[in-house]
Amino acid sequence: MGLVDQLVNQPHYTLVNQPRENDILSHKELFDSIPEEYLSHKEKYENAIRKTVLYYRLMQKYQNYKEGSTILDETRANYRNLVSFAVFKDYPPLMLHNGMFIPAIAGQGTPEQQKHWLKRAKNMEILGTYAQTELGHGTFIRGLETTAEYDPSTEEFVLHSPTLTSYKWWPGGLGHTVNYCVVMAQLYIRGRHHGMQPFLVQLRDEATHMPLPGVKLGEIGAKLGLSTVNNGFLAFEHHRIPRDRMLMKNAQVLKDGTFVAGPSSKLAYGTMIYVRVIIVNGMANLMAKAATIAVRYSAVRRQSQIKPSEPECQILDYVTQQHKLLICIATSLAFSTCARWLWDVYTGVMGQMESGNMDHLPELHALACSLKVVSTMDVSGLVERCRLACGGHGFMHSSNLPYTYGLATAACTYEGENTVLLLQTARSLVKAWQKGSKGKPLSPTEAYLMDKSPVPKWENTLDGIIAGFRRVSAGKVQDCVSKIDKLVKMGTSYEDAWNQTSVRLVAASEAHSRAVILATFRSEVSRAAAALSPPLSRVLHQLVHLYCVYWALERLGDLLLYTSIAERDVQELQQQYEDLLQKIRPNAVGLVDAFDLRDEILNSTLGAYDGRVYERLMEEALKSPLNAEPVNQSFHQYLKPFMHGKL
Ligand SMILES: CCCCC/C=C\C/C=C\C/C=C\CC/C=C/C(=O)SCCNC(=O)CCNC(=O)[C@H](O)C(C)(C)COP(=O)(O)OP(=O)(O)OC[C@H]1O[C@@H](n2cnc3c(N)ncnc32)[C@H](O)[C@@H]1OP(=O)(O)O
Ligand SMILES: Cc1cc2nc3c(=O)[nH]c(=O)nc-3n(C[C@H](O)[C@H](O)[C@H](O)COP(=O)(O)OP(=O)(O)OC[C@H]3O[C@@H](n4cnc5c(N)ncnc54)[C@H](O)[C@@H]3O)c2cc1C
Repeated sequence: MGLVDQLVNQPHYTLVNQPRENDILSHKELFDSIPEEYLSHKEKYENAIRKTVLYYRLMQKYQNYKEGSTILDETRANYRNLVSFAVFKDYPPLMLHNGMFIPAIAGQGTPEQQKHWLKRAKNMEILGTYAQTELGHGTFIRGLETTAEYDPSTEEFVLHSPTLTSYKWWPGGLGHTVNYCVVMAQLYIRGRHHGMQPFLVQLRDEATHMPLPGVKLGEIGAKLGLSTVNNGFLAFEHHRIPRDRMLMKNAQVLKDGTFVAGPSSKLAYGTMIYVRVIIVNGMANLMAKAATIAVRYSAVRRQSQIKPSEPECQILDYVTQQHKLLICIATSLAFSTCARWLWDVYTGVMGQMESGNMDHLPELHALACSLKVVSTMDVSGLVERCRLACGGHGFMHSSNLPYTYGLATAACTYEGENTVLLLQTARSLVKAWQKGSKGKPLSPTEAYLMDKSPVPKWENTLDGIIAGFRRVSAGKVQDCVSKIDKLVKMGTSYEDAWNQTSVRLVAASEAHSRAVILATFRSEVSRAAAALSPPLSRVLHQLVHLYCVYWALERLGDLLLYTSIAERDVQELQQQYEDLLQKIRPNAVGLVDAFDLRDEILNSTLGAYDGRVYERLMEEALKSPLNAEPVNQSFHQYLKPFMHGKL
């Protein structure tokens, strides 16, 4: 639940950490007796499976899904996301089961296929993942090598991995956990290629869990984070599956091998749009978690003096610390607000597509790409900032900031590597510019590109800043189009001209994203604030103001290039920013309390509600197996003989 929703729904802050009866988090067996950092790679996985089974059984009990509730609603269930933070510092091995396997069946399966497979998947009778990326390709989907050759004589598809680089590589849970998966493979019928299609493939025997004949499976090894997700590899050796295992909502293969194309080949990519939309909300949750930990710690930690005559102050009283952290609160709110807005756009477009209207899919794709990129890029950077703002204790795993960083930074790569997705949005912006230049109407989020009015006098207001970001984006897009046109006129191919302009295209795409985020954040908070008490409305507007001024100062170069902002405006903006830090400081702890993240979910020695930081750090330190004995055996085995010159 976003901060705005909490504030709207709870006129006063809930007493955080209030035990809620019948709550999954009251089951202590969900939690680790010793910190998982002290387990082996294999033990971590096995312990994660133990917790996964318990977690899902309890989740089913407490989150009994109303029959007919959509898969998408369930997967978005915020509570599950948040509680999973409590149980799994890193993501669970079944994250992809709910996150992609079920949505892929829901989005790509026929009604009959959904009826059969979703029931089994939702009841956890089968466990699945989504296998698209290969050892040799992740971004360039058209270059994926896994093949599915249709055999009309047996009405089967023959799945095959022709090369080492064609091995599926990365899918979560694939190594040892799941027994099914949705495999994206290049479809061939009688030697003719019919593009990338989704296939529901059984990988392991349901009774013995042994890999089926023709299926090679394993895990890909230790990673920066997500150590319990069991990312794996998969190869097929001419593995046969029945015809009805191709998910045929969009395209079909008839018994005789006739291929019936769907309304668009890109519908097969639909699961990726869905996950990108969900990731924005996931980033808001991660940001809320890190901000809560760092702000609370900054209220407890006293270090140095502002005045020599006074006692050591809370580090949150240093304006530099406020500069580091208050933007994190605003960022979580900005992305949870945009996530809700993007979800409404997504469900709207999905509804239109159900009735055959594909008109708004390109805009949705561009929005999903750009918001996934900016939310993951900003949050991974700000989570790292939260860690650094906590000094040495932020470097401890027990602070839970390093894990949180691992979760955030992974999302910069998965579900579409960030640079590649910004280029996708740039593709949409350039097309919109070319379309608008011919007088054709543009989509609502891109219409500002055609604002040909003279650059107005700069105003240090929210309207002025948002208008400024739109000017920057439109100006950058226009510059990209001009550069590409100029290169093409000089005889460069369009593709080479695009590549030579790609650094600017990425910057234009980010500028567009920021313009969309600022405008959406401001309008959504203004709408929600109407239902709030004046004090709450004031603090929310202060956060929106802080967010807009912060990014104006961060992107001054662009504003100086494309708007009429002058030096005195910049001085005034800087002063506005510092005034806002001072205004928000008294509410900083109250604001992170309003995220209402319980201690079990924060999983942090630094962020616990009671503020007993030092006692918790010591409690966690004593759990280290090394502290079980005063002298470790290595002294006698190695150090002592070494120090006596005998080794
Ligand atoms: C804490 C945060 C997490 C919270 C999570 C909570 C819940 C979620 C649960 C699970 C998720 C969590 C973890 C996920 C684990 C990771 C999974 C994965 O990574 S799955 C694999 C993801 N892989 C990718 O995203 C690949 C990226 N590459 C691409 O998308 C395409 O290859 C690319 C880059 C678009 C290029 O493809 P190409 O065929 O070359 O396309 P073109 O550029 O030529 O464009 C062709 C036209 O198609 C349009 N297009 C492209 N993609 C899409 C799409 N997805 N939908 C609709 N349309 C699309 C494109 O706009 C072009 O249109 P025009 O020709 O311009 O009209
Ligand atoms: C933690 C994690 C979990 C994952 N889970 C899954 C999963 O469950 N299922 C699944 O199928 N996949 C999964 N993936 C794989 C993920 O989708 C890919 O890693 C991602 O799509 C990027 O592809 P790649 O790794 O091949 O990188 P590449 O595409 O090779 O990118 C490498 C570099 O090349 C650049 N580059 C590539 N193409 C272009 C271009 N056209 N223009 C400009 N620059 C370009 C990129 O910007 C990047 O800098 C996961 C990845 C991670 C890290």
